[in-house]
Amino acid sequence: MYKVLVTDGISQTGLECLVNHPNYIVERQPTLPVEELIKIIGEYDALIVRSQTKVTEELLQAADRLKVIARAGVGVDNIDISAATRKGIIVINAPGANTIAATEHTLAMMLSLARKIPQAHQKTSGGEWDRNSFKGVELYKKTLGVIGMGKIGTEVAKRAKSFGMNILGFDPYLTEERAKKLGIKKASLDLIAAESDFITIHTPLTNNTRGIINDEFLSKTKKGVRFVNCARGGIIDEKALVRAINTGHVAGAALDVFEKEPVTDPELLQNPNIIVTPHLGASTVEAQEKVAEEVSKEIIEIFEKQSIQNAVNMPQMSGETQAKLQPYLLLADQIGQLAIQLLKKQAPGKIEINYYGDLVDEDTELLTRTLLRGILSYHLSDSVNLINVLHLLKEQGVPYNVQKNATNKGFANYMELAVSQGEDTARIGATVLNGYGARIVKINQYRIDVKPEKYLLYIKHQDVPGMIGKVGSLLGNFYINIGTMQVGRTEVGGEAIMVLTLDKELGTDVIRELTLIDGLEEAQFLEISNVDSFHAGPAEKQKVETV
Ligand SMILES: NC(=O)C1=CN([C@@H]2O[C@H](COP(=O)(O)OP(=O)(O)OC[C@H]3O[C@@H](n4cnc5c(N)ncnc54)[C@H](O)[C@@H]3O)[C@@H](O)[C@H]2O)C=CC1
Ligand SMILES: O=C(O)CCC(=O)C(=O)O
Repeated sequence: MYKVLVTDGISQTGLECLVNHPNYIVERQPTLPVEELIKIIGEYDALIVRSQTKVTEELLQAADRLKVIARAGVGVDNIDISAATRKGIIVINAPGANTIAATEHTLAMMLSLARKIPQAHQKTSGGEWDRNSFKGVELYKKTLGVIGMGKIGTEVAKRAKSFGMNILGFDPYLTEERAKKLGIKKASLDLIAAESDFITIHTPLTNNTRGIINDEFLSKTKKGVRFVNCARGGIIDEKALVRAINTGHVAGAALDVFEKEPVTDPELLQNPNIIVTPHLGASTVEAQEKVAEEVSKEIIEIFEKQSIQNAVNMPQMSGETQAKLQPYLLLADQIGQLAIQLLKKQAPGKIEINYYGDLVDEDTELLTRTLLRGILSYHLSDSVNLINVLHLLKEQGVPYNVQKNATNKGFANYMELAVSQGEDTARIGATVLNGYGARIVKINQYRIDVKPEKYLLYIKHQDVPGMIGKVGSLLGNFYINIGTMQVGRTEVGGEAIMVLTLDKELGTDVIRELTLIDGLEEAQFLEISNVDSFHAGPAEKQKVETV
């Protein structure tokens, strides 16, 4: 059974698939301060939060069982992603599930700002019939600058067009072609400042976007411009905004998000030209059900099928691509494990990965992580997973290099891994043969053809008659059955290798006897875990059995 902790008032309907699943115990708590959460987090395998719960490094240190943190929403700025990644915890979110809610809230805020609806409501409901103080402006024929043309920015732009607005969009990923298709103009920030009557923000809060609306930007805007921020507090410098409103240069602002939440700053809250909502962008029945349902389903996928779709700290790929890569992923894991054993179990000093043929066209990031995890798992066991493997390599100071090559090396697909420490290098080449499955086709400089199996014996010997017989009969004496045997050499009478698949483990006594055979230079027992099953999921699911 997996225990899931749900905080922050997540929709109960959206959680139904988790609650009704026999493998999950779902427990709800209100939003708790970190100190309270620390006391209980150690019991849980998954945590579902909205934006109020702060998932800090300190909290994660106490989260011994935690495999997944799910943000029922888009922004993950309340979660310490780096700390989660270092701990190998998957962070997922629900991108897109609250897009419509945030879009409609943005338009509601823009219209409310233009027509001073909150101010008029307050006065009217207080008993005053004031028809003079609330003359507004129309959106029709006005210019709207949209900063951040992602999911929400795009939907806002589409709807604002129906009001007859001219749209200027700024986003590093906005192409001329997409802008044309949307019927908007691709603009620079300066153009947005110079021409917009309304400016709405739809970017995440990053080092690049923090304070993007500051004194300097405001000084370039048209007099009477109005701002809407339903994205993240901090993108607009609140002090600069208040200054510009107080001088009359900026006509007003509609804010759903704040530098500090809950907002208490009277300069914002009591300003007659600023309207505010308490971070309500995603607060619709529909959006809350959708975000909760999306992350619940994703948690089940992760624990039951080891399939990760919306991880913030993992490469993204479609289910189709994941399925296509599955046989290579298994092989990548296996050759990673073999390479480190062939390097005489030393820690790697340098890693080189080369992809050829069909693999060149694939998104190989997951494949690379899998290979690297295969290598590191030998020493780090289940503390390494696909989430933290790059961080751990960096921490260990092990450089890795990935190359995609146009040539095909004689196979439709081929990957080659070289793991080095000082003068020693272990090199393994592998392919997936159409209809025949995975094959290891190269060990160091030798060509071979070995189907990866759990128990392998690698022998380096002189290429002289009788070696195969001697090795075979010695193993027979120890009642060890040989599954397959492959030999490889680079020249007649030189050095050669033998790779045998075995039905059971070899003890050190057998290895010792083998090395006494005349002409046999080296014998090494190798073991691969995950031969029959492969999981790309959390660490506990992929225990590596070390030799
Ligand atoms: N108020 C609320 O309750 C809600 C707020 N949000 C927030 O709205 C924001 C947008 O969400 P989505 O559209 O779903 O995200 P998204 O990821 O689809 O779009 C964000 C866009 O911002 C662009 N961007 C990043 N840096 C930029 C920069 N320096 N200048 C211009 N564009 C930049 C990106 O290229 C991307 O296209 C996020 O911050 C999200 O957390 C989302 C839902 C509800
Ligand atoms: O969960 C919420 O209400 C906040 C939504 C939000 O800000 C987001 O999804 O980024």
